[in-house]
Amino acid sequence: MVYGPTGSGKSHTMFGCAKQPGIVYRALRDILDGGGGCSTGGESGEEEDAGFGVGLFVQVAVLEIYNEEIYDLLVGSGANTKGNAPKMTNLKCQVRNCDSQCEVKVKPTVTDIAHCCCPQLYVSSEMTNLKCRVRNCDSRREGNPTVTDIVHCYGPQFCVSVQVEIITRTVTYLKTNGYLVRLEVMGKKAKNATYISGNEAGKISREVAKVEKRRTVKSTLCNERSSRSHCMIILDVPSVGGRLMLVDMAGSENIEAAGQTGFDAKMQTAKINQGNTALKRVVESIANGDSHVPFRDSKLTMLLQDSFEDDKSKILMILCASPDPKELHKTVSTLEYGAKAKCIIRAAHASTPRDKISSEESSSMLNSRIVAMNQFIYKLQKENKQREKERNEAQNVLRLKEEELAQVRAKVRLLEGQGAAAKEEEINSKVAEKTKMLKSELQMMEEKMLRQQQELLALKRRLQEVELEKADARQPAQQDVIGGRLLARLSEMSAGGDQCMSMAMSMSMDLDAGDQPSVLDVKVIKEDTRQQQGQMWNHTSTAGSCTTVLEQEDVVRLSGFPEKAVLSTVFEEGDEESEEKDSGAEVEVCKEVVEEESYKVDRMGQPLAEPDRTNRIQNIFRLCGNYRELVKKQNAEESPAAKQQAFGDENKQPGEQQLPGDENIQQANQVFGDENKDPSAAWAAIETPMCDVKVADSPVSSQLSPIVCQAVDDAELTMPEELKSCTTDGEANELSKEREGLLDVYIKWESGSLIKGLKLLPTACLSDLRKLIEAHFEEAGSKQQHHQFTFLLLGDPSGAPVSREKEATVQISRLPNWNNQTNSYLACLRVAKKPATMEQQQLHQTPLSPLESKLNSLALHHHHAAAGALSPKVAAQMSPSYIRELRA
Ligand SMILES: Nc1ncnc2c1ncn2[C@@H]1O[C@H](COP(=O)(O)OP(=O)(O)OP(=O)(O)O)[C@@H](O)[C@H]1O
Repeated sequence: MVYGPTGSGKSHTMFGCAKQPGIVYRALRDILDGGGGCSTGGESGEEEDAGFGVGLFVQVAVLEIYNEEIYDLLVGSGANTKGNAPKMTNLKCQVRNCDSQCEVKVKPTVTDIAHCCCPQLYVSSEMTNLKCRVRNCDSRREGNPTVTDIVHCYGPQFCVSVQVEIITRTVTYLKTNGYLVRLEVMGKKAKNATYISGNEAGKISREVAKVEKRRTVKSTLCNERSSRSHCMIILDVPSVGGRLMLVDMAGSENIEAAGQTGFDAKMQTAKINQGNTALKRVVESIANGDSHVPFRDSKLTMLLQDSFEDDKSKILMILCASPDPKELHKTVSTLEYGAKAKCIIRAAHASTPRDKISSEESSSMLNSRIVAMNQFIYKLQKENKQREKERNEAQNVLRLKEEELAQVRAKVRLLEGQGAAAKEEEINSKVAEKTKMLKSELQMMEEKMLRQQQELLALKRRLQEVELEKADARQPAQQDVIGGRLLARLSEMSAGGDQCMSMAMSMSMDLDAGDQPSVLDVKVIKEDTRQQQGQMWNHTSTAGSCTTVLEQEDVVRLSGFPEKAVLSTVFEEGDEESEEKDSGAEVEVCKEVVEEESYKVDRMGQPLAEPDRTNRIQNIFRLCGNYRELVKKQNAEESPAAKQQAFGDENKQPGEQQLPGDENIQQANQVFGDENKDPSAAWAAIETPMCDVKVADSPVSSQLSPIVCQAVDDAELTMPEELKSCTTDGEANELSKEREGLLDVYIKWESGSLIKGLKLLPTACLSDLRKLIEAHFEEAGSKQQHHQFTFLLLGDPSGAPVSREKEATVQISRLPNWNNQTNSYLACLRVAKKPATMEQQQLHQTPLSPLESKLNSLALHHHHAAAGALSPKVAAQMSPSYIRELRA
């Protein structure tokens, strides 16, 4: 038998080709003529038969096991067969798959064929375009199919025409060309199998070649002409009682690999594999010495049972393998199967009685078996040793690999450990460095906070001292103004928490500790107003630098701050110069940031721009301004003469206010004698050191200067003689009545100089007040055109200027109180524009004309003008005498 996967060459080995006859024909030749020649038989002519001699008489049967059914290929082949063929007996109905077998003895009728074959395939003349079902080819038959067409498309085993003609043709064909007959297995042989007999090898070979072509084949992906059945050629030599069974097995195949689709194809593959598997189990069972050998699992093994069981028989298994490397696994499987088959040791022929076997035969038989088994055992031991050796070598290699792997792992762990340690050290060093840096920053912050707290405590103590001093001075009004603001400032700082305090203090500390960390003392520099009239604000208090305008420096220590807190004022000359270049721009004031500008007027009447202060200096003013006010207040109290001289009469000529002795006071008189002069020069001139603290001048503090307040109070108490002379007793009474319920409004420049004190109705607004002030300016001098001003709403938190449009909507009651007096208000004016021409500047130099010299002549005219300019509500309630008094 030949065994192997599909396409490995089993059929080729068995039957060969024209040039290379297969085992079948070689066996026939060897048996019949002793090996004199070789031919495939079928295609050869008589010339080829010449090589075949005439020898033993043989009987040849050709069987096909297809779908686990045994068919006799000789029946209907046209060969000169003998035996029971051709018989339709046992023709199983293939249509209904029933067991009723047509009792067609010798000549089957059409009915028999129709019954046993496929009536539904009777397609009459409509067989046009029928696809070949036998060879699964695309060849189609058109028109009325012939029997050949039917056989071609449906195979000879099927009758496919329902028409009588076709059936007749089919029957005729079957009778002529033969038809397949299914055989049953009886015992260990096929029952009623036909055979061809003879002693001529060539003739028999040709018959076998014809029959071989009747095998069921099919084109698959693995083999173009794949056998779908097992083929058995049985040669019986009756003369010697021998038998040669040549088996061409169908190749085991994979359904998907073979591309088998459809139920029939899959069934074919399943049946093929079933026969191969059954044969394999039989071989294994025999090799294993099993008590039961499954011969009956397939028709193939049933027919081969004698060959396996008869100890006189010999089995030669030819393993076919494909040279294709892709089929290597199949080749290995085939070889394993062959190795298993080699282990088969057949027992003594059962049919031979043991008692009939002579002892010598038995002994030789046993010896041969022992030798065979010894050889087999030796071979197994040899293979076992070889495998054990290979296993030991593999184990050694494995052990070496494991050792290498362990070493590599150890190295990896070592590297990982070193890397981790190095990384940890690096992280620790970084953490330590960062911690150290943070600690140093924390320490600096704590020191800074401590300094700020000490500064705050010192300010509070200083405030208490100031309050006590003011209480002693019995001036509650001024005390309220100054102390209240300072107290409010400090309370605000305290209430604002650490954050606000820190912000406020940091503004000063930025200058002190930040910009001048090494300076511990306070340097107070008084401005030289005598020599630098035009730079009165250009006084500078710095620790590290001094400007040329410095006249003297007093270095004192701030009370309560033995080592800290330098409060300094820095005015930059460059800023001042640049500000002076900015002509004509209306200056806006933002009180929140204490951003203010003050216009100074020099002796030539030239308005000078206030230096633009940086924010931090302004913030210092916020902190220090009240100290400045305290100093001024104290100076005013200590120098009543100077105060009186300074504010005695604003309309007097500067030369009339001079007092001998004190140069500062003289300078102040010069300044306050002219209301257009900046009084801050006077503040600086008359101030005296307050305790051990002297703070630089501040325009903010000057706005609320207590000295100015006092001066106004004093001025209010004394009515000018000129006014008294202008009023009669009746008018005086009328005035006294009207003055009751009126509000006192004190008018002053933003720079600090007092202008006038007026009385207005509570319903009066800033526009009314403007008219009166403008009337006053007109009376003071028609050439004072530069007195364009805007009201500063100091009572408002913003302190912003009030536009002309809104003046009519702002009542004077919104103005801040004057010295905390309920019916007294302060109107602060800001110069709106500078004189544009030199002519106007010269006009400013002209001293003011005394009011009293023009009151009589202009009273009536101004009354009408002022009354007409006043708001109707105010004008209606004011008598002419009152208006005259206001003008005065
Ligand atoms: N030794 C060989 N020399 C030349 N051609 C060969 C040889 N063996 C096989 N063939 C060719 O290989 C093809 C398949 O061979 P074959 O049909 O005998 O395989 P198989 O094992 O019988 O397959 P299956 O089991 O499907 O029938 C055929 O065309 C055949 O001619």
